[in-house]
Amino acid sequence: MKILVINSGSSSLKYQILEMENESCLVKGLVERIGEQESDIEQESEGKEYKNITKIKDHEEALKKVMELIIDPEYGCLRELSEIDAVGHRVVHGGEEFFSSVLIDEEVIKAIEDNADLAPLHNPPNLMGIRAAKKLLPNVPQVAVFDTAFHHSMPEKAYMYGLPYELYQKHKIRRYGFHGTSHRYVSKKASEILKKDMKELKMITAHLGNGASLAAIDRGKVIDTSMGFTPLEGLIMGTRSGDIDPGIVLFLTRKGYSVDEVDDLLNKRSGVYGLSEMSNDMRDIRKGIENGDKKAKLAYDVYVYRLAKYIGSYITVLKGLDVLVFTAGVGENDEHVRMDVCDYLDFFGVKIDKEKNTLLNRKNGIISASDSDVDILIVKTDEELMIAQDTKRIVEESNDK
Ligand SMILES: Nc1ncnc2c1ncn2[C@@H]1O[C@H](COP(=O)(O)OP(=O)(O)O)[C@@H](O)[C@H]1O
Ligand SMILES: CC(=O)OP(=O)(O)O
Ligand SMILES: [Mg+2]
Repeated sequence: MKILVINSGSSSLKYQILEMENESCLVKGLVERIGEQESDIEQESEGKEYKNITKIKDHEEALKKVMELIIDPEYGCLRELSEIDAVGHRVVHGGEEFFSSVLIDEEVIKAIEDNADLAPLHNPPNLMGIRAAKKLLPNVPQVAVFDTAFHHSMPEKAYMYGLPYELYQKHKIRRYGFHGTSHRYVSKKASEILKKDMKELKMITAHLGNGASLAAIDRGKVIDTSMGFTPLEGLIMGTRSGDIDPGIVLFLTRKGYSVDEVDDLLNKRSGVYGLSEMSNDMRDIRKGIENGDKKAKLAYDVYVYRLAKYIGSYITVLKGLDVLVFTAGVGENDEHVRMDVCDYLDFFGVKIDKEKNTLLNRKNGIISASDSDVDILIVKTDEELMIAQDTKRIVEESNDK
């Protein structure tokens, strides 16, 4: 079975085709800056690389271009589009409706539309991707895989905010959590690497990409996560502030900032980028620190401190910890972040092996010291594979009915 996986962001479309016989990736690509004068297209398939800059007006045009590239005789991986058996879509916000991945029909599309209010940056482009794919591959089954679904097991006491109850009833204001597909994938993979049953483990997974979140997973079920009603809460991220005093928002609006300005400030101009006044990218921050840049050092210190503080609080709610997993861009590649976070956690018996931490950088593996009470792992996330696995399962189940 060949599955096309689509992850459409506000101005980008990432895609992969996976051959599910051996779960190999046949093609992988990215269209960026959709809607601007010049859009970038990149595709890689078995060593053949395609790169181009051209104007792509919307997601439908982007997907059309992708379909052409997939069957391109020189750069593609398929002879005909009819070889695609199913399409899996990343959908960021599933609201309270979706506990797991589903086959997309009109009702599901309507529910995703209804949740667009809750994730205005993410759900509309996800819908555009779904609509474009339905139009271009009308007879192919499509599956939605939600970022929020894995967090559905959270208890009320973790997902309710200290706000008037009627806001939950009226506007569904509560913690939802995101990156669930990644937390689900790496927690499963970690238990496989450890050869331990997930049902016996208290685990914290740290997805540290450009967006970043933690999940506290008690015997396979999420009991808390750091992103909330939106993907803005929690950790310090590349450009997002994470937790702040909500009073700051009030203060700024009273000072004359518009709602859109505050939105832009907190989502795009804060976090590591805002503090360092330099970059959202940890590689640049590292260079800055090495060159003696004080703001780069400050951004790094605030990032690591917040992360350590959250892990400490999750050890409390889990009432212990067996496994700590680092994943995504920073988690997989930045040995300093892993070292410095674990340094704060010594009291809890979290002891990293410095050499393994360096040696296993960018690889899957166990990096804790032999006398550590907690297994510390690097696990490379693969949201696309998880989406493809769900899609395969759901399409096969629906065929059996
Ligand atoms: N070699 C590296 N060392 C340190 N940080 C890295 C490295 N490579 C990537 N990163 C970090 O990972 C981030 C991207 O993470 P990723 O998980 O790909 O993000 P997203 O999926 O949210 O776009 C970059 O912004 C950068 O901070
Ligand atoms: C939900 C979310 O924050 O996703 P990303 O990290 O891809 O922006
Ligand atoms: Mg990501």
